[in-house]
Amino acid sequence: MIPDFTALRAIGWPFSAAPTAGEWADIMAAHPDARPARVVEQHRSGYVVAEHPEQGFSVESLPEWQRPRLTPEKRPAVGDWLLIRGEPEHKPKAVALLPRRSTIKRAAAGEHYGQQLIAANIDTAFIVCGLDLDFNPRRIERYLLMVQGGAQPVVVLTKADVSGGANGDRANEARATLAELDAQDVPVCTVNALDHDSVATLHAWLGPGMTAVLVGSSGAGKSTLTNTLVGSERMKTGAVRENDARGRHTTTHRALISLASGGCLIDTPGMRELKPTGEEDLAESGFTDIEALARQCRFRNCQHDQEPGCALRNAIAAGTLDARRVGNYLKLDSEIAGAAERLAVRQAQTTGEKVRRSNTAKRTPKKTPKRGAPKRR
Ligand SMILES: Nc1nc2c(ncn2[C@@H]2O[C@H](COP(=O)(O)OP(=O)(O)OP(=O)(O)O)[C@@H](O)[C@H]2O)c(=O)[nH]1
Ligand SMILES: [Zn+2]
Repeated sequence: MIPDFTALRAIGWPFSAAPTAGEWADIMAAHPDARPARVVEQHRSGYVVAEHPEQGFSVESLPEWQRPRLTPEKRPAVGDWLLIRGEPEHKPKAVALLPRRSTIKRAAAGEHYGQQLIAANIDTAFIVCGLDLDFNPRRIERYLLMVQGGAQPVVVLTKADVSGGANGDRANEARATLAELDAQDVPVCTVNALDHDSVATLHAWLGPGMTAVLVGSSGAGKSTLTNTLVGSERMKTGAVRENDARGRHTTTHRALISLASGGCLIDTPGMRELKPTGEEDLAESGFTDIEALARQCRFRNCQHDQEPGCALRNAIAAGTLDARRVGNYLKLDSEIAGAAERLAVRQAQTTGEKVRRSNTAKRTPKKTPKRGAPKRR
């Protein structure tokens, strides 16, 4: 069966045909009778994949994905590309997982440290924030940190219509607050999420073969944006959902939504609460300037608190650095450090466990001869 690359492209296939070189090409060549399909749902029992928009069928997982000890990152997630063999009607078999081009991860909730891969192969992460009273640059900084891992962040400020238009006072104020992002080439778009023409600026990141996610707090306008981009009432927004006992969306929907512009959106529930995993790098998330400045503090281990010669506090005093931004930087830094510590403990435990397991395996086959009574001399 020859893959239909035009159909695949509508669900985010990143090439115009089959790749001719690279890892994906090699893996595809190793499985000439298999074809690509994208994971659109992940369940305890297995995966639902698609080969074109509006489709979804179950596949048989590779046995290794079902091992309980497998770290979550090694298991497919929504957005992953699999190679499958067999007809959709007859539950095809997955034969390979294609390497990820990008990931969005978070720390899993719960007592023990764990990571959760919430989406793979995302080209763009739209960080959505309303220009109403809910506008919060600190939250944008946090989301920027969380979408590291290969996706291009784009800040989308909604409700420009309520705040006096894209050039209204609040919009200008917001842009000034986010000036650092501009300096670091993070695009900032101001839109009315209810208006088709207004959201058309986002099409630049939603062309054929492109995949985007929307992140942002509740009420920011993610569903509204999705509806306007789709051009239909695909997802029920705010008012309607309140009557829904099961929360979130009133209709079950696949995580992947194809758009007329040729690209697609991925929406998974996990996207709504992002906690650092400990692997994030603040220098790569809108704090590059602060990180550079912090290296100029007199003490290498400066806590930027009471120490003399603190470059950050000096800059705040001189009015060249926003104290609230620095506060958020320090808060996120300590959150990452906390998570990193837990991650290190976990890694040490797993390594220890592996060593113990392999030692046990080495010992068991050789039947150790019973020791006789100690020789008496
Ligand atoms: N006037 C105006 N209203 C907007 C805009 N964007 C969102 N809204 C309204 O804000 C409310 C919340 O928007 P939603 O799209 O439901 O927000 P959400 O981000 O999907 O929220 P959750 O699903 O809870 O995460 C709705 O009543 C929208 O109509 C906008 O650009 N302009
Ligand atoms: Zn300092």
